[in-house]
Amino acid sequence: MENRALIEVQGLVKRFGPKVVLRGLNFSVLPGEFVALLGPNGAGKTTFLRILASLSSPSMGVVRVAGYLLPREAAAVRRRLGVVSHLPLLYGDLTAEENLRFFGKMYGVNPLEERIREVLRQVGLEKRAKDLVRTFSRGMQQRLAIGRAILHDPDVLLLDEPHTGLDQDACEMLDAILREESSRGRTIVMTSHDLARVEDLSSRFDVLSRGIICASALKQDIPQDGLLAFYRHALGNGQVQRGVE
Ligand SMILES: Nc1ncnc2c1ncn2[C@@H]1O[C@H](COP(=O)(O)OP(=O)(O)OP(=O)(O)O)[C@@H](O)[C@H]1O
Repeated sequence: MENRALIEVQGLVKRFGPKVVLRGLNFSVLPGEFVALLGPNGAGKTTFLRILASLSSPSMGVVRVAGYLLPREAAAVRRRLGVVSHLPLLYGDLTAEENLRFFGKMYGVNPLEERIREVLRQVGLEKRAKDLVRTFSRGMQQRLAIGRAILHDPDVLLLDEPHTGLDQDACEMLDAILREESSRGRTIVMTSHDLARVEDLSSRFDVLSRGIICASALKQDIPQDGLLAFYRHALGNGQVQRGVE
């Protein structure tokens, strides 16, 4: 039971009208893995993550998160997931702690005030707890978005290009939080365009191309600084995503 996959996807197809974006994709994540989901622009990474997050429905295939079937058991899945996109999606006119309180009540977090303090400390915002979120820098907002995503202690954290639009310092702070979450055993799936960054952070690298996961490797199976070569080989046609190289 313990080593059962937290995410299991078989034969996932996603169509938008006549356009087929995912073509029978298979994917499985074990508890504690930190998977970097790579792929060229438009490959379908966001589409795939949205399906895992129960924000979009599969056209075909089996998708299970934490043992629950999507889309049928979406409410149960949402309780076991934390989701962060490149947009923080916070309330600017609420303070940091008010934002967390709002989401914590929605998820029935208990004891809530203690957990809010703990999370604010973890994301380095305890001194800004009572400040309005609209006064925060982009990096601080993104850290609070991660705080919101982990508030209810989810089994799985899904992140869609969380570093987008952040400066170097903000990226490094975000990485420190992700590293800590991962070392605590949180299962993480993150899309990224930044190979150098995920090479350091992740324990596994999956490449989505032509509608399927066309390559997957554990960190220990990739030589040091070898991720770009693995990625290019996975794409197999010299196609390399924007921002890489
Ligand atoms: N709601 C939609 N309706 C129609 N087409 C869509 C919709 N959402 C996504 N697509 C198409 O699906 C394809 C995959 O898009 P998606 O955003 O998932 O790719 P991505 O790998 O996340 O790209 P990027 O790396 O640029 O963010 C694109 O061709 C996109 O135009």
